[in-house]
Amino acid sequence: MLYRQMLCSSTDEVTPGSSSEPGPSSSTFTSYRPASLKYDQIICRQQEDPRSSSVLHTSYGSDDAGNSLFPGSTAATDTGAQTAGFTETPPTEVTTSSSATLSHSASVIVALVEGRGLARGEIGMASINMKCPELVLSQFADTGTYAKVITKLHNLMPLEILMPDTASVKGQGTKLYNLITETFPSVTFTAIMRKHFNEKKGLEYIQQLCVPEFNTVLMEVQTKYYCLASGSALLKYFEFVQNSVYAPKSLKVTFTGSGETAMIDTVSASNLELVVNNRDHRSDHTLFGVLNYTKTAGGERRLRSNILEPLQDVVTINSRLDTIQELLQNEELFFGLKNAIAHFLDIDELLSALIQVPKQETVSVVEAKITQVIQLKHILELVPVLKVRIVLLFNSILDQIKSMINDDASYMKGSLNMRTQKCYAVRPNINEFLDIARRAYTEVVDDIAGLVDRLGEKYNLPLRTSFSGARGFFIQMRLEGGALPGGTLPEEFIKVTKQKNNYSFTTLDLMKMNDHCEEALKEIFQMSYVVVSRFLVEVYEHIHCLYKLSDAVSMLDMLLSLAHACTVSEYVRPEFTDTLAIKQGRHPILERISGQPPISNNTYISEGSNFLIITGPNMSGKSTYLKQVALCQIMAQIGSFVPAEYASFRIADQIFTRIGVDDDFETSSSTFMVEMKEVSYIIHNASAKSLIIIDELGRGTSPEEGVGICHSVCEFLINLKAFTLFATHFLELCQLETVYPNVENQHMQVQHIHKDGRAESIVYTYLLSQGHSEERNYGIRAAEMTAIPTDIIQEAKTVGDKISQRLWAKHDSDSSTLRQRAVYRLSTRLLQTARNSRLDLESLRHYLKGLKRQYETELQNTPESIEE
Ligand SMILES: Nc1ncnc2c1ncn2[C@@H]1O[C@H](COP(=O)(O)OP(=O)(O)OP(=O)(O)O)[C@@H](O)[C@H]1O
Repeated sequence: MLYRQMLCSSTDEVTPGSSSEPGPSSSTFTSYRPASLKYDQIICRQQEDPRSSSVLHTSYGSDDAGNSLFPGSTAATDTGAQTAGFTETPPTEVTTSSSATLSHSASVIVALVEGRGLARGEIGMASINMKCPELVLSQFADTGTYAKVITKLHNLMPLEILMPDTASVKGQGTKLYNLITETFPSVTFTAIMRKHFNEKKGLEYIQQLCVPEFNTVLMEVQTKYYCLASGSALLKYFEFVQNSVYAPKSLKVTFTGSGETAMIDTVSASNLELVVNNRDHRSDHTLFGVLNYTKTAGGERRLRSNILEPLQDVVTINSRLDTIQELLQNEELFFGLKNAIAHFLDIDELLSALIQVPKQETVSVVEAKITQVIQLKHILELVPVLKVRIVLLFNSILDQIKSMINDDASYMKGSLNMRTQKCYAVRPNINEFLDIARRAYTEVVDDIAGLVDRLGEKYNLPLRTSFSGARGFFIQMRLEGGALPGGTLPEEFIKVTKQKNNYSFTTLDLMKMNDHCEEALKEIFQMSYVVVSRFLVEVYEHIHCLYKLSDAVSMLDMLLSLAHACTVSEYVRPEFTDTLAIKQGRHPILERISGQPPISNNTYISEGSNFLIITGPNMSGKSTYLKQVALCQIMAQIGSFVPAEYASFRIADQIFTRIGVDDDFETSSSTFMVEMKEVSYIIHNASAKSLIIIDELGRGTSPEEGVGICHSVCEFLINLKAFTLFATHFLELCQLETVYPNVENQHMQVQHIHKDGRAESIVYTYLLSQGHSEERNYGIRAAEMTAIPTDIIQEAKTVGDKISQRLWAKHDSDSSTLRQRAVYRLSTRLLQTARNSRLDLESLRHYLKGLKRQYETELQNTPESIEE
């Protein structure tokens, strides 16, 4: 477990425009900091170190005299800071250590807080993706297993998780803290002082940072204390690690309540291989891999998060489907947009950088800001190609950019190209000193070219000027013959490197000229930055347009990707009704793996027939079929077409899967314990609107107990009215069909090839048929095909038959089971009667008495009777 021992402390409080702020002195562009929010202490303690109670400081948190700014502690302890791996450096250095673990995908910081006392289980969560400027808040009630929190964290793939220090004291951490650190061992965990989880400050932050167009979020969150508290801690910490603050009114803030998306727990997402293939993590044999033809990072992120959290809102899903349909019907539009979208840079990442106001103006910060404005121009120039409706909104920003930035300044690959673009980005005649500095730079570059020409002539060598980000200008020479004329290079050529026939070197004069270039460039960038900064203040006023653009591009990219998937395979537009009906559905990932359509199957699940029991021998295709139904449901709920000839779905609020797993060594749970935990999770969380997939429950214990457990779980789910597909090898369960009208048996057909009266091989058809499998003893049949002696096989058959008969006889005479069934039948009939009849009260009472008599007769073996 990696704990970061870190301490960030206060700098002087700075209000906008204050000169003590280490920001651009040119006033209009000053760091923003809400007046009431002191940038004070955030303490992270090293949990594993008992000395952690003595708070450790870097000098960044100290005043000039070296005294700590932390209450109750003395000066910074160098030894402590060094022990923790921190030297006396400003927070930028801390960021670097954090970003060392920053992979392409992990760039989210999450803050979490849980209610205390009676509010335990109430979770507040706030997250920011460092590549996407959106503060996402959520608050929800979770169960004792914290499945929702864990699922949300899995979906976010956090780089770092922040929790209050009071919840994360080593050895006495809360259940949630222990669970999180166990579940995400490779994610950096940081404890933050509880007082920074402050809902009042959170609200102030949001009021001051939120883009006015997204202000409705304030109404949603103002009484949600826990999400506000985590928002407050997160923003404070984020400013600290980034060494920059968000510009006022520049941040998109959203609240995601429960109910907007369908919940898919982590185990189910893994079982279904939604975004990660279980055998090979790099493989694209996942649902994401099947659907991902996105061209932008934003589109890819959007597709991934949609797959993990599909929508529940039919109107939105249908409007996505309409767009896909239009794209499929209009080939020119499809290819035109696909081509246009490919040129977009990552708008989210750009926006994220744009709205952060650095607290220090280092050369790299200044350079980065100029690059960002050039990138913004590049993106905005592409907007008209997309024909997006919001195009007008961008004209004013683009006009402003164009009045400041040269028309031909554009985003280019190559360090020299981009350096030149940045150098000449700002139009001439805006700042005369800038123009002079640029002339000086141009002269030095010309002098460099002249120097290299002169050296070439002097030594009669084919020299040319080259540039690299690391070396600056240097000289290159390619000798075709390989041998140097005269055997060696002239002495004035220094820092020589050779690769095959290519020589690279420099001279003292050239190095001096490089230094002049750098000096001139620094000046140019500083002056350009002042102009760019003034412009950025204007951009913040229209920032909502950029959010809309980012939203539009990533959404369009995702829909183009989904449309693309339909051109690769035969997909159909799904409908949304109260029935799950799929005609000739196929497994989308299996189709991708095998490169040809797998055997297709029909599915029909409705309220009156909501529980399918699927039987069939091993390898007959049960699991594949179950997963196929869940995957099609998810595809439909993200607004994708599905692999079928016809498809109709009932919107699912949650999708659960329990599919046979092996022992979990990590948590030292046995197969049985793992499956019981998973089933218990389903039982506690599923609703009548859920889709549940259960495969081979009860295999981790004795057959007798296995059947018993399966039976009671089935009866619970049958009563729940969720749509359930239940695959099993326990044929005894098929009897449920005779008891419950809403249960249906189906099985995977197989054919047997016999030779000399002995079963020789089995042919899997992968076709689903009505009724239960007749394939009894197929384990024994499989054994028959091996070299196991016949008398052992015969004995196995006899014992198997006896056990099976005894099991069912016992189950059939069990009084509580009989009573349960009778109650179910009674309640179903009552429900139907209530729905259909127009009986008056007296007649209804009469009818009920009749029913009671009928069931009392039926239940003569049971001790209790049903009350009226
Ligand atoms: N519809 C299909 N079309 C083509 N091949 C299929 C189909 N369904 C399954 N298969 C193939 O059969 C193999 C076994 O399928 P699956 O694992 O679903 O069987 P199963 O009945 O669940 O087996 P077990 O009971 O042993 O778990 C799959 O790996 C796949 O290659």
